[in-house]
Amino acid sequence: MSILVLNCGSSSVKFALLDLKAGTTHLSGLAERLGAAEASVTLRAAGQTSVQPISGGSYADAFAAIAAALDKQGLRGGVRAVGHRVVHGGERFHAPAFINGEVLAAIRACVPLAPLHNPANLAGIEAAQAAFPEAAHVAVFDTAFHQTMPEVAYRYAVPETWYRQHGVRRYGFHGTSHAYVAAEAAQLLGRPLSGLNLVTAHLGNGASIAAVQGGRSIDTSMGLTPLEGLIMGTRSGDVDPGLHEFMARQAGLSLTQVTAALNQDSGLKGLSGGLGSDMRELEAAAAEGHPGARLAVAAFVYRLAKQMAGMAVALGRVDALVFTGGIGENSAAVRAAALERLGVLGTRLDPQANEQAVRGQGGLISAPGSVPALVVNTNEELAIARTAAQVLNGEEA
Ligand SMILES: Nc1ncnc2c1ncn2[C@@H]1O[C@H](COP(=O)(O)OP(=O)(O)O)[C@@H](O)[C@H]1O
Ligand SMILES: CC(=O)OP(=O)(O)O
Ligand SMILES: [Mg+2]
Repeated sequence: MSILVLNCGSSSVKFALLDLKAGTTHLSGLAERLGAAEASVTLRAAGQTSVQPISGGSYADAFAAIAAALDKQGLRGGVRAVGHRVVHGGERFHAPAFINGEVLAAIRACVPLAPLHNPANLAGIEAAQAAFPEAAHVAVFDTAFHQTMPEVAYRYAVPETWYRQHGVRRYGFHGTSHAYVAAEAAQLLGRPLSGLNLVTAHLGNGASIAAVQGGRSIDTSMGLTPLEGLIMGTRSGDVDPGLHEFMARQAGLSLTQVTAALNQDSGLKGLSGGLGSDMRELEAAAAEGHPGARLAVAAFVYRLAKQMAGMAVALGRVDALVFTGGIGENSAAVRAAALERLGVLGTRLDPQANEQAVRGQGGLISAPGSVPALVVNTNEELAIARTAAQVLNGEEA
């Protein structure tokens, strides 16, 4: 049985067709620059990569291109289920769900909470339902894993009616990844997940950390929206809530413009003076002495380490630190600089192991006898496929 996994972003669709029994990925790829004239789809199958333009450039056009690629390889008929990454499920979803009219309406109701992500997820679901009408469609929520947070962690100190009437609370995101790497870390450590207190750091374009106790999230750095917490590629992470009105008055900006700047022109991009949001490029520029790039990388690491240490308060005892995502898996320099600041948790870097832990080859990066730090390669597609399969088989996911 094959499961198609879709991760629909605001201008891209990441997809993968997995065979869970065989443990193989038949096809994976990325449709990007959707909505623009130069929209294209990159397909990877059997070790080959090809890039094709997408005429039209809408979600429906992207799905037509994906379906055509599956047809070409005789794979379309085998698609039993489609697992959709849905970023915001609010308080309603503690678990994945079969997508029906009512679930779609509930996802739509969460649009104000994730205005960048949920509309794209909905557009993707509708286009995928049209392209794969025979398949079961399952929504897997970023927020679901964090629904186990205690009230002290998820409530904001704001008027109670904001929470009761408008759902203003911390939800957390990247739950599929945090849950997956926590389980993988337990395997690597050779200890049962049920007895472990982990701090997991998912560092991609969006970035968040979680405190995972016995496989359950008890705190995380993202909040009502995926803007809170760490410094990210283009997102500010934590700022003073007084900033919005201040900048609105100072620069004559609307609230929408302030929020857009915090989402799209801040983070690494903002701190580097607009140089860019890509950690790899910033590390290269920092090595050449670019002051903005140096500041961006240093501030990213500082905020990361400070918030990871804060998770020790949630956990009481930290058994291991876990790094994942594009930056966590690939930047030995970010990991080293973060761990240097995290001696307070009893961890010490093994510099050689850290240099060796590159993508596809994670593992322990801490010195023997210290609190373990690990690199674990996340695989959100595999985790979503497994979850969709469990839902399909009527198992508790
Ligand atoms: N070798 C590397 N060194 C440093 N950063 C890297 C490296 N490879 C990828 N990255 C960074 O990973 C980030 C993207 O992470 P990824 O998890 O792929 O993103 P997304 O959240 O879009 O899935 C970018 O900042 C990129 O620069
Ligand atoms: C929720 C979130 O931040 O997702 P991403 O990292 O894919 O932007
Ligand atoms: Mg990501």
